[in-house]
Amino acid sequence: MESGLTNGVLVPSADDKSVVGGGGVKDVYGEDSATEDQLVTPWTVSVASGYTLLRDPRHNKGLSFTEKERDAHYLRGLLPPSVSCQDLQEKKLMHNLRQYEVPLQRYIAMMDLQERNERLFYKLLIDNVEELLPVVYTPVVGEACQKYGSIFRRPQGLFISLKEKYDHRIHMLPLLAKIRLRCVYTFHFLILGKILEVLKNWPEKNIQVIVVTDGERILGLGDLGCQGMGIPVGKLSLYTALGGVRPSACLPITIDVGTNNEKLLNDEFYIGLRQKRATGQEYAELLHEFMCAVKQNYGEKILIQFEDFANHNAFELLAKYRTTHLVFNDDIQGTASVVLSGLIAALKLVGGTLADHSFLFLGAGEAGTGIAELIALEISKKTNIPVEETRKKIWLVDSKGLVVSSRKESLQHFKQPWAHEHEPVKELFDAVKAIKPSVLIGTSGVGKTFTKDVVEAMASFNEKPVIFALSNPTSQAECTAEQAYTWTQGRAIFASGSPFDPVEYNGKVFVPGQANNAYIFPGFGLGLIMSGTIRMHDDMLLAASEALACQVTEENYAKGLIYPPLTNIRDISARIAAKVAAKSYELGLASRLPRPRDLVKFAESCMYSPVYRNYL
Ligand SMILES: NC(=O)C1=CN([C@@H]2O[C@H](COP(=O)(O)OP(=O)(O)OC[C@H]3O[C@@H](n4cnc5c(N)ncnc54)[C@H](OP(=O)(O)O)[C@@H]3O)[C@@H](O)[C@H]2O)C=CC1
Ligand SMILES: CC(=O)C(=O)O
Ligand SMILES: [Mg+2]
Repeated sequence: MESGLTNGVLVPSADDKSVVGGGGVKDVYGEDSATEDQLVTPWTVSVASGYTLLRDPRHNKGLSFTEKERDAHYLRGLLPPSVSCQDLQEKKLMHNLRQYEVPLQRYIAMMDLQERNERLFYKLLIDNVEELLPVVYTPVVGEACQKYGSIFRRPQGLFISLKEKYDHRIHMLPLLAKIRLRCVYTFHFLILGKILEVLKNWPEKNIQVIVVTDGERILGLGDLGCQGMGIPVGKLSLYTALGGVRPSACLPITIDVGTNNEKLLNDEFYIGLRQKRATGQEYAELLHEFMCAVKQNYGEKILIQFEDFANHNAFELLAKYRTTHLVFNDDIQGTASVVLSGLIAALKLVGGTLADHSFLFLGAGEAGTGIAELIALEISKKTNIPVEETRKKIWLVDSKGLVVSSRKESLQHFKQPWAHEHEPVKELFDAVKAIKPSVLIGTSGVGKTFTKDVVEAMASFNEKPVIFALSNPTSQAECTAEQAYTWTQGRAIFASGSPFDPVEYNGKVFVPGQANNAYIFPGFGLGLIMSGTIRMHDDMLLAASEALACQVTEENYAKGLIYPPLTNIRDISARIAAKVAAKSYELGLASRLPRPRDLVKFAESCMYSPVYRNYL
């Protein structure tokens, strides 16, 4: 029962007072549309009514359809007589969620809700962010990805596999013979595959942000192949809940090039291609076809966020596409920005400037070298010392030991700037004793690697050692909050990638911060989108770090917190968005003109509100 113009079209009422929490620039769908370039003409709108309406998650309100709406939209008898408000629905669902003892059951219940009633899903997530973030995001999303095949119900994003790749064995030869072309790999040939068609199969057209993974490095859990889809889905739900980007503008994508995970290849419930990962030219061609098709379909300003690619592809993809596309690697750049922010804030507690500190990382991959580079850049900007010099106070340990100059020849390119003069050191503990860092950062993906010896050594030469255990999910954290506080007698400034509960030590309660890129990417992305930014610049990451660090209050510091509470995340995101957009305008990279005068207010006005609309 689809309705057209004459049959129960859902149009939100003009005097809809229910819109709260920013938002309010509405289009005919009842969506916040301030970030859209063009509004859809009203007469093209056709929305379901009756039974189909109840199955349409974007518009379904369940028992909250009023008597009048039930009459107007053919819902009589399809619902029980009771009418409840959205707040009561939220109360009931939170009560139900809390009954589940198994975290994965909560995840499944949340995904079911998202597929049933999108606005209610986001209302729950926004109003209960501290309780529900660990469910839809790390740590539970990690387990969900591991079991994604078993719990798979309905697709929540696009799957693009090698099957959709342009196959030049089939297409290219006759074509080449016909037009006698020698040049094979041109842009035009590569976009003749099916990826563009696949993108067109997605029901939403006005996409503003894509989060894409190839599933090879899912959190610290390794290669989960096609089942990595939980990550783009989770990240995009945060784009909406934390950053206010409307859900219809978000597109999760998983690129399936196979998996090297034997367990999954032998799992009868595995949902991806059953083959080893494609690499080299085959991989590069698929990715190139994807990148070209995305730009062709959505235009220059589509934001593409790379997520959880393995480092041997991640750095190359970012370098290759940063000049032609609006790309952002969350693991390299978003993580760098959130950690730099935590360090800037931590200076209030530990004293000195960033340049006065020395840094040691366990893990020299995307997160480790990404953070290291942004710290070096920030110190360089603040001191006018060249970045080649500022890098010298930053040291990294990888699986083979301290990154030092004698290893330079065999190091991957992203580690080479960090290969300082030093004798080889194999173990982290020995590296800590040799370098005596004031800041220790874990980005190894390996749990329990900050042992008692390591943490005690940090406490022996620092009054307030800064210790970040960033690896996700919780099982991979380098140490727990309790260990960090106990082994340093309550002196550590601690933050972790996945959340830990507050810890009581010697009668004092310590609240660990969550150093997770979720603080940055939603506001960062909103800033890019609302300003119509066409290319990313590292100065925008620095602007985001400072915007976040500014939000930490004296009250937060008193509890040992170096990040503001997540309960205020939408306000925080609006401020991050404003600073990122301001930097973009300053650098001449913003295309939305004229520049709005008050960027914070503008950011707030762009934010999606999950409150129900009246359809009368
Ligand atoms: N909190 C947050 O916001 C974020 C957290 N992360 C987390 O960080 C972790 C790493 O991610 P990412 O940097 O992308 O991964 P990478 O695979 O790029 O890097 C991992 C690094 O850790 C090193 N390593 C692995 N095992 C050991 C070991 N036993 N001892 C010392 N070093 C080791 C690797 O060494 P080698 O190079 O020799 O193989 C590599 O340098 C993940 O758990 C991820 O979830 C990532 C992004 C954001
Ligand atoms: C948080 C994140 O992006 C990661 O662990 O990969
Ligand atoms: Mg990630």
